[in-house]
Amino acid sequence: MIKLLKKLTKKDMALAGLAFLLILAQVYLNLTMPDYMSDMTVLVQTEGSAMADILAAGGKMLLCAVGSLLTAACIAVCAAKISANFSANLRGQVFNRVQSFSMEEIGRFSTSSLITRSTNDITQVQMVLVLGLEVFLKAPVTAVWAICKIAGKSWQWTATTGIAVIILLCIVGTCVMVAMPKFRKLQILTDNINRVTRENLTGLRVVRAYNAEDYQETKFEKANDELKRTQLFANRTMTILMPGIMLVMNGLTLAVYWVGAYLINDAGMQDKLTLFSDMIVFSQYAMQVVMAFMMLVMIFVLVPRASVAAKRINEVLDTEPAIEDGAKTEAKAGMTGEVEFRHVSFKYPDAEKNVLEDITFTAHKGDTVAFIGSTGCGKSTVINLIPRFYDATEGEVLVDGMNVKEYTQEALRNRIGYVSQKAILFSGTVAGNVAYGENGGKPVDREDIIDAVHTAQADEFVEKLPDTYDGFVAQGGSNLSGGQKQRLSIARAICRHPEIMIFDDSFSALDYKTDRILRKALDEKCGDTTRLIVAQRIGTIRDADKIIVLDEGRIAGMGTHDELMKNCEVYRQIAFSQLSKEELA
Ligand SMILES: Nc1ncnc2c1ncn2[C@@H]1O[C@H](COP(=O)(O)OP(=O)(O)OP(=O)(O)O)[C@@H](O)[C@H]1O
Repeated sequence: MIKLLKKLTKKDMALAGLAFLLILAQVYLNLTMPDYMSDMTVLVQTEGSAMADILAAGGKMLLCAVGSLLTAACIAVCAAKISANFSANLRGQVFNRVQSFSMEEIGRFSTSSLITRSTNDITQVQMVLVLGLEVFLKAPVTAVWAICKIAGKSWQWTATTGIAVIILLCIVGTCVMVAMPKFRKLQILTDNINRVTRENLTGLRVVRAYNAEDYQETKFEKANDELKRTQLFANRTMTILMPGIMLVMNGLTLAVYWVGAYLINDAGMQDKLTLFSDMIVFSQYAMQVVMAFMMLVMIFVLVPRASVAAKRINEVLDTEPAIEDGAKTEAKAGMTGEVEFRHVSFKYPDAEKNVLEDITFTAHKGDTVAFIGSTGCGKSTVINLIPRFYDATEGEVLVDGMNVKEYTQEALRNRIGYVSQKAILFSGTVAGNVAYGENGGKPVDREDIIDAVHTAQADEFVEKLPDTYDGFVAQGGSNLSGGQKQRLSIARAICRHPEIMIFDDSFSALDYKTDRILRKALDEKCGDTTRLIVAQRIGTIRDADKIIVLDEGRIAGMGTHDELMKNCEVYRQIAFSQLSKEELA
């Protein structure tokens, strides 16, 4: 928590300083009120006192109360401003850090946990900050100031207040100790419910198609019930607090009057009035002391949960991305569009064995290199090493003659147009999606967008949309078909004018005719671009300059279609399973 608070900006620290001054003023005003009360008590009890004097004392007391109210409002404004700024900055930092994470860190934290950490956890810390700023500063000042004021009036009263404070601290300490582990668990369970809800919503169609509502409901109920039970336990423990505090406060008032009654009884006639007024003032001050501790207690209700939340936020902020940025932006002189794998092996984090073993190949400028093989043989993994979604465990991946690790990630990815296996679109317009991102070159214009959409064979449906290129795309492209989404994501890659294009099974949702026309258009428009294509269909890759056949993470064959038909059994099996002998002839 303290570590996070160090992230407060100078401006916020200055505001906190101002809030502290205002708190001093407020405490002064609060603690001055009992003095006027004492004056009034003495005046009322003294024969012959003037009404004007009583009214004057009452008026001053009223002014103090109004002043206290105004300073409290100003303090609340400062606290709200500081906490809102702080949480906005923190959210920004967490977002930026998550952006820099590689797939490894994202997998380690899990998406749902990262969402809870950047929203719910930050809100917990913000809540403590907004109250804590006031209370953490105000409570000790009030307590110390009030104790100084009452000290020396009567040791019996001081001892009574001291005992009340000790009882209060014992109650608070016990509650916090019992509830703390539950608060820790609460955050994990919030992650869990987030995950179940997310999974249910993203897989809603499958859930409905398989009549799995009951199964999902049971899963949700289990997560929900566990969260409820933990919350109930933690909150029940904390509910003991308030009655406990009220008991101590009221008990203290009674005790002060009780002790006062003995003191007044034993005093001489002359001292009785002074003692009586002291007793009233003392009970007010004692109340301020207990109130100060009570404010601290209220914070203690929030602190355990917030400190767990702060720890989780720090975990994200302290995690260094496994992928370190290189320094170079320029490739080797004269080289462009070349991709080379040198004896590359790869193991996923936490996996037991390598997914890729000794992969070596080169794709030259303008080449079409295709990867084929059974599902799970490592095709996507190979191409994910090029934009550095992961780093090779052994061997080297080179782009334009230089190890991908040497480039800045921005420079490396500027060279690449990547089309993922699952078409990802963002809410906005067609044009916005096609012109997505930056490529380090000149900004994309309307012509580029139209060109790319035409090449990707997406014009056929885009131009029929009511707003054509400004047509609306829903979140995740949910208002488009699978094939339309794929074509728009291909258009997005084309629009970048990259040196290297990577298609991760990106033609699978296209019909054979569109697939063929699209590849032809790519040949014409992007002839100079190196194309790496992962495909399941022989038809898609048959004309490739080089086909790499993968089998259980190893290269089982490499060559053109004809060469592989002659000398690669794995390829032949795939080919015969898809096409007839006549088609292959
Ligand atoms: N993030 C991951 N963590 C651990 N293992 C993974 C991860 N992603 C993939 N794998 C494993 O790596 C292997 C290769 O996966 P990959 O996605 O590269 O296969 P693929 O050939 O592209 O399959 P498909 O054709 O079905 O898309 C699989 O056995 C898979 O279980």
